[in-house]
Amino acid sequence: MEKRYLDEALKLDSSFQLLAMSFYLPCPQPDQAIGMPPHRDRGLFSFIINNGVAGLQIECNGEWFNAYYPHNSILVVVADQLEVFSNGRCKSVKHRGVVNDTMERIEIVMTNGPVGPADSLVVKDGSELYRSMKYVDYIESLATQISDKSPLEQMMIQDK
Ligand SMILES: O=C(O)CCC(=O)C(=O)O
Ligand SMILES: [Fe+2]
Repeated sequence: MEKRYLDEALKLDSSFQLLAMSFYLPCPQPDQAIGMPPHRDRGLFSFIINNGVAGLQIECNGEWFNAYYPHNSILVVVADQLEVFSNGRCKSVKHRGVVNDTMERIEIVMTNGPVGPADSLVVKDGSELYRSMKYVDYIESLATQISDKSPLEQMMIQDK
């Protein structure tokens, strides 16, 4: 892929961006409470910072692992639209947020979209594994979701 292909293909200077902040109160029995339930983020990448209190967990092969990243660093998480753009090469990461027994947790996520598979990868692979979709339609499909499939699964082209 050409240098700056991603910027240009995704029009990153004018694409949709979402900033979300979560605030978790301390919980004396953290194993009994859910902070943020398991999910995959909807954008391309998620850039995550926190207030120095860990609590992000990542799923790998059915097991949950703590994601330790130093305070004042930014954790970059692969989200749904990067899986689509990379035509399945990068997998959207399932993760969740847990609460802390003594300290408040603040966590800020910035995410962006939208997209379909990169043309050059579709040519290389011979087929696209995901439909292209406007981000607004993707977000609307979340709101009106009636099937058991996740929005990402709904973008997958099954017969390929
Ligand atoms: O609390 C966390 O660290 C996870 C939050 C999260 O995954 C999100 O806001 O999308
Ligand atoms: Fe998330």
